[in-house]
Amino acid sequence: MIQIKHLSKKFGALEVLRDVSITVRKGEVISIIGPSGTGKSTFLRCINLLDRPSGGSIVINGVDILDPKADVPAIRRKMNMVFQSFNLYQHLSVMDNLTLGPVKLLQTGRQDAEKKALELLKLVGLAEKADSFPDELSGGQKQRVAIARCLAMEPSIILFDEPTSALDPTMVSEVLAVIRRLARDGMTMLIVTHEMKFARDVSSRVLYMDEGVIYEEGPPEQIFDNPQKERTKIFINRVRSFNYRIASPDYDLYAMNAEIELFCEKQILPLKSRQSLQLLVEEVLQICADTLRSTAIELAITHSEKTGEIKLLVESGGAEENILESAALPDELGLTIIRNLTRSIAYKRDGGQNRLTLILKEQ
Ligand SMILES: Nc1ncnc2c1ncn2[C@@H]1O[C@H](COP(=O)(O)OP(=O)(O)OP(=O)(O)O)[C@@H](O)[C@H]1O
Repeated sequence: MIQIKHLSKKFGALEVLRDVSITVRKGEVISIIGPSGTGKSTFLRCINLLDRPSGGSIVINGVDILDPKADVPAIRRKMNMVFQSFNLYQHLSVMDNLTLGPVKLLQTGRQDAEKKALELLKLVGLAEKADSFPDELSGGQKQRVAIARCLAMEPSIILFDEPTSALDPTMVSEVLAVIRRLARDGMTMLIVTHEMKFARDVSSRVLYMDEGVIYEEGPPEQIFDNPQKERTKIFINRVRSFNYRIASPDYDLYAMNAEIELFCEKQILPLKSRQSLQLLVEEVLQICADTLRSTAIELAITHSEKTGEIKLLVESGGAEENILESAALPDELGLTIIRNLTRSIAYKRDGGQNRLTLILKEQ
């Protein structure tokens, strides 16, 4: 369906895409993941010519779209894009946002366009909002309207550029649910996303982009559970774990909790697990207050998607000491809470570090 060969893109001296080659088949759902600034969005924008590639070729259904004679507006219609920032027309109602393209560009009759628009609004769960204006909708609703508007143009492929990045975390799942539904219906999609769990569930193939190339690609099981190449391994480990360094007893508890919260949201952990995890971290740090006067503490939280296990690793330097068995514990209550929250607690002295591993009880 799409054959991309040796695609490159420069912005002045900045070489964002170096040599990207890939074939996309009909019905494939491809997630594009990777560190920030590695050219994922630029890649999508080059495919639908919002950015003009500097080199290489893009052939869609046999048509070379970089040929100066190519009908760019027609190509774009077949490859509609959903943006992070929705890009709805603020002065038009939801219905008019959906019918504008089909009436003006596809020459669909207004009645037919409205009938189709209503069907699509039903599909994304927003039929009752047909007469509303974008600023009367939540972020999640706006993005679902944007998806319906994209579908109204009857694209053969949809390009999603971080469709949930601008959303309040509570609204992410309603948008992802709509994209999942499209995947089930066989829509061909390329999705740039930071939602790893979603990428894993919905994709038939995952591209890991780094430094302007497709560094590794494969089925989601390979990329997420068994990445083959070094940079992919580092990236996957980093998104899977939360790391936080605390250097003084006066650390910013609120900032730390906000980061833990963000990690939990990305991992889609249930509320109960989040609360238990935060309580566990707080209680452990309370007990560590003395240790923090003389040495820094590194926290690492990991969540295994396979087993659901949530692990907290507390690492500190200084003399050999299992802080949970220290004679100078501030109070027994904290320790009791920690024991109640965990399934196992293990201490190990390793490479001059004190390592305490706590595994949260299943909630
Ligand atoms: N129009 C532009 N002019 C100049 N530089 C640009 C332009 N668009 C993107 N870039 C640069 O190209 C690089 C890649 O940007 P891009 O948005 O494609 O990355 P990304 O992988 O999608 O990142 P993120 O995940 O943070 O969105 C960045 O360094 C960015 O600043």
